[in-house]
Amino acid sequence: MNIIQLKGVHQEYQSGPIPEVILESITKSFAAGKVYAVMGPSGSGKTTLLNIIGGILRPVSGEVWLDGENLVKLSEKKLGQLRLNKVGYIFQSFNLLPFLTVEENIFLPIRLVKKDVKPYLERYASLLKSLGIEGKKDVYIHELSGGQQQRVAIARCLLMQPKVILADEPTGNLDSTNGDQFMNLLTAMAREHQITVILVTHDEHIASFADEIIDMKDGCITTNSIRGDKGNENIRRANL
Ligand SMILES: Nc1ncnc2c1ncn2[C@@H]1O[C@H](COP(=O)(O)OP(=O)(O)OP(=O)(O)O)[C@@H](O)[C@H]1O
Repeated sequence: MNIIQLKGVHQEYQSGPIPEVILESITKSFAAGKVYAVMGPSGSGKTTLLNIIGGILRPVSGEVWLDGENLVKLSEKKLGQLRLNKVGYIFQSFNLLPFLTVEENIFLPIRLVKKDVKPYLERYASLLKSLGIEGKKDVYIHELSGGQQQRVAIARCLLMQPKVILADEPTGNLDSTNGDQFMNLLTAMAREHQITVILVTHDEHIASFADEIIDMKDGCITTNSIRGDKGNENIRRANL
C-alpha cells in the first residue's frame, strides 16, 4: 500500500532575478513498511524533498499525499497536527536533551503537547525492551554511548506511532558498527510497525540497507534501485 504519493512536486526559490528550480516535477510513491535511501550530490534537493514530505515546506506546485490527505491543501493548524501524529524525525545529532533521563526524553514530545502519557506506557515498555535499553530508563543521555543514544531517538520517534520516519544523515555521527546496528534496527522497526522510512545519506553502504535507493541530481530523480529478494548484492538498477 502506498502511504505517500508525490505528484508533480515542483519547488523553486527566487533569490535573484530568475527563480532557481530546486525540485523539478517529482512524481513518486512510497510504500508502507519500506525503507528508502535518498542519495545525490550536495544541493541536489534531498533535504528539500524530505521537508516537503514532512509538511515543513510547501511546494510551489504539485500534490503531496500522506495517508490519504493532500498536505498542500491543509491549513497550518491541520498540517501541524498531521506532523505531530504521523511524521517522526531522526536527526544526525538525535536532538536528545543530555541532562534529561532516557524516559524524560522519550516522553518529551507527548508532554510538550500536554497529552497524558498513560495511554503510551505499554508501548513505551515494549519499545525499550525490543530496543534493548530497558535497563537504561533512569540514566541521563550524556551518560550513554552513541549507539544507545540512537536507540533512545528511535524509541522516542516510534512511541508516537508515526506513519513515516524522515531521517537526514542519521548515521553521520556514528562509527560503522553503530551505523550498521542503527540501520538493522530501523529496517526491522519499519517492517514490524509498517512505517515508511525515508533517509538521506551520502554513504553507499548505509543506503544498501534500504529496500530502494533514490538517486537525485539537479532536483530530479535520476535512478531508482530496487533491492532484489537475495539481498544487497542483488540490486536491480532501473532507469526511470
Ligand atoms: N530557503 C531557501 N532559500 C533559497 N534556496 C534554498 C533554500 N533552501 C534550499 N535552497 C537551495 O536549494 C538547493 C537544494 O538544497 P537541499 O538542502 O535540498 O540540498 P541537499 O541535496 O540536501 O544538499 P546537502 O547534501 O548539501 O545537504 C540548494 O541549491 C540550496 O541552496
